[in-house]
Amino acid sequence: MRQTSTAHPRPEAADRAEDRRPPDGNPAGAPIEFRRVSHNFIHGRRAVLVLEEFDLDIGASEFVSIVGPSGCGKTTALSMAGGLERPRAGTVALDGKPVSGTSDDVAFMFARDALLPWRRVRRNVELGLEVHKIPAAERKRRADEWLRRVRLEEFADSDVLHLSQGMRQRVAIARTLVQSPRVVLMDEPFAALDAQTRANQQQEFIRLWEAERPTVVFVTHDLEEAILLSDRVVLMAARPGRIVADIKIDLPRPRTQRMRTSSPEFAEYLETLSARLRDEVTAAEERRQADEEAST
Ligand SMILES: Nc1ncnc2c1ncn2[C@@H]1O[C@H](COP(=O)(O)OP(=O)(O)OP(=O)(O)O)[C@@H](O)[C@H]1O
Repeated sequence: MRQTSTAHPRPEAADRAEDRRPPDGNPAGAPIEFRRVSHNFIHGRRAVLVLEEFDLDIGASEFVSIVGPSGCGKTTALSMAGGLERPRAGTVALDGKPVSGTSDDVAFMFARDALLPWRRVRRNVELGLEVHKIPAAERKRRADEWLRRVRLEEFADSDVLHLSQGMRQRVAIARTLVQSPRVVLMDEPFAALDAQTRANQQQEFIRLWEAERPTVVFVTHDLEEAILLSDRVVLMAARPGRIVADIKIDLPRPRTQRMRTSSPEFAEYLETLSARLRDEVTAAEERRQADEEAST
């Protein structure tokens, strides 16, 4: 496997975990390891290799974004970390133990907020706690605390259909983090939002993550979003999916939207990643055309 790093050496996972212990006794994030993971899907009579020799170490409480051309296997890798998909070869481990199914330690967040329209705001936030059989009074207490943190306490008894898209996404963030997950797996969580709402949600999420510090794996097509949020951005190549660049983002925290325009380092990261991604998208398109020609 080809794995390129920047000039900044990547600290060992243990060092990163040391730096990032949560401030108020919350459960620390769990490390995730992908070891020589290969995976294919059957398309008609053909097995299509999606991941090959995919290796990735994510430290406890680290925030890692995965970017890459469409169809390179980002969601597949994320699903494996969450126990929704099993690799055909290799292992995925969470906190040193092989992932064999979904876990209470892991929460997901997707582009669609998936709020339940027949439940009020608070009852949506309580959903995961109900699944884990947390008693009603405790559920309400925790849901109200998280609604306060996402600044929606006044809307606890509102109908979710009356909320703006940004408010709905904040409810989804509260519903995810109220479970105190050790790992949050996010698949383009802000992709459905307009630019301003998206910027607000990114800011909101950075603020909450910096206080809570679960391990986050974040799939996105938006390089600026990846740089702004992450400790590291890994770039995948397509067909078969593998990591071709692993870039440590050395911007100070707390991060702010202003860094997009005011930080020369931000601009440098963006230029490096954009150029690499452009190359990978072109290569993926060329491979797709070659495959098409070969099959006709
Ligand atoms: N359940 C499935 N059955 C068959 N093929 C699948 C399945 N899930 C994904 N694939 C295929 O595997 C490849 C990788 O898909 P995946 O969704 O992981 O890529 P991605 O990088 O997340 O894509 P995008 O950026 O477009 O969301 C694609 O070619 C997709 O069509």
